[in-house]
Amino acid sequence: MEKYIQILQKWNKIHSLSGANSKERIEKNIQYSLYPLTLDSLKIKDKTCILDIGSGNGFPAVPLGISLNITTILCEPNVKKAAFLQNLKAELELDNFYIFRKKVEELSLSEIVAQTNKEPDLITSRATFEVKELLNKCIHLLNRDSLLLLFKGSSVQDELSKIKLKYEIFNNGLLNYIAIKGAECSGL
Ligand SMILES: C[S@@+](CC[C@H](N)C(=O)[O-])C[C@H]1O[C@@H](n2cnc3c(N)ncnc32)[C@H](O)[C@@H]1O
Repeated sequence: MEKYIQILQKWNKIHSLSGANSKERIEKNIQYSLYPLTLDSLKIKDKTCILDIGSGNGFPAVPLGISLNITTILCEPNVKKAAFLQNLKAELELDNFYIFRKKVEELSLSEIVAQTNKEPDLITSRATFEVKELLNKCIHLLNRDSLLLLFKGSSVQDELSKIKLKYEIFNNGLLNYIAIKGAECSGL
């Protein structure tokens, strides 16, 4: 993880990748990314393949993928950010990481399986779309056994009132983690 912090700081300096540039802020983002591992009911440690939507500078999937050491798919359409993620994969020799430089709505399950031999059973996303919009964009990538885990700020209630699905919400200070089972989404 130390090497990830160094590479992120280097790229932030040269390419202004994200606002989180100080070591303290990056470490906080790593903590927030790994917090769901403490939520036993989600059984994150049993997952075998993460798909992260809008990975940007790597949160939350890079810390999660490194910690869990499972197949980790990063979906990021921005050229500069995807290049950063490719560079990270090469420098840290993250052979279990796959980067798809495209929008999630253009990513298909068949191309994921063709490249990774896996179907994602954990789909994460942080600081991307409103819950309803995200669900619409990634519904084709969910299956009955997958879990959608969204990393949200404090004002998520408004977004949640727009969806008619069962969800669980886990609070951690100013952050909220929203868990939606794939089986709940079949009627969408
Ligand atoms: C605010 S950044 C969040 C980055 C990272 N998840 C984080 O929390 O630091 C949002 C990211 O979503 C990406 N993005 C925008 N539209 C997208 C789409 N249709 N599919 C996948 N990613 C998208 C952007 O390129 C950007 O990197």
